Amino acid sequence: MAREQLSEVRYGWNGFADRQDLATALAGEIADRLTGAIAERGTALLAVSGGTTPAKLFAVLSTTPIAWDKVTVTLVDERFVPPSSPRSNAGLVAANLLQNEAAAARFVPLYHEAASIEDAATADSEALRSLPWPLDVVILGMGGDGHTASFFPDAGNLEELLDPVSQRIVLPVHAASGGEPRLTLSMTRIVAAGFLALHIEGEDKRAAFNGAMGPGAKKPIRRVLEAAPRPAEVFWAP
Ligand SMILES: O=C1O[C@H](COP(=O)(O)O)[C@@H](O)[C@H](O)[C@H]1O
Repeated sequence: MAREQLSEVRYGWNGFADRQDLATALAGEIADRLTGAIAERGTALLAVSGGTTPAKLFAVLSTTPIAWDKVTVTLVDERFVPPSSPRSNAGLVAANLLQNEAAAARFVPLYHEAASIEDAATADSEALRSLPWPLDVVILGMGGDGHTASFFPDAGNLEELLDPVSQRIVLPVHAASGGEPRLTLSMTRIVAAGFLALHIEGEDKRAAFNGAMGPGAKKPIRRVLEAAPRPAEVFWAP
């Protein structure tokens, strides 16, 4: 076995018969974690992913009774597009999560108009420094190529993004496979979360996940799960 495959990857597998059941269960878990954090420290910090997968989860979560006025929501990652773009993760969150009961939450975006993605990442790191770290809950997604957050396998600065002792909060990403430039939370901030979940749907994603956990070059999702001090929970439905 190749040397790089020797480290352990620990995670829990939560499989559901359908996507609505998954959304209900994961929303319940998120609600319990956020409510626990509010009871402990008066506030809670949640980071969610974008893309195509989380809309159903967001809809359920938005109607879940939580002290939303004590919750800060931010993004795991963002495309460098304004919220009006159909590619915007902030737009997805505004339309699907920050509705109903969850409209009372405070949202901290990653996208701001800036001369460059590097400037935007620097401004974000400053703006996010005052949040009540660590994150209580992080919900990751995953692409078929094994990327999670905006940790794309072809990102020029992948090692910097995955640096386990990075002091950075938000980093810029240039990756041809990611389309437009990206902003992403650093891996250190993600894996320090009290509860780290990976939400994936479909047989193709299950196969991609199993492939990433198997032998061969380590995909970003595997590197993140290996770096997490607490085992992540994977939520999957066909
Ligand atoms: O580009 C992104 O992709 C991943 C996965 O998205 P999906 O459409 O396959 O669900 C997502 O987790 C990430 O936040 C997003 O920026």
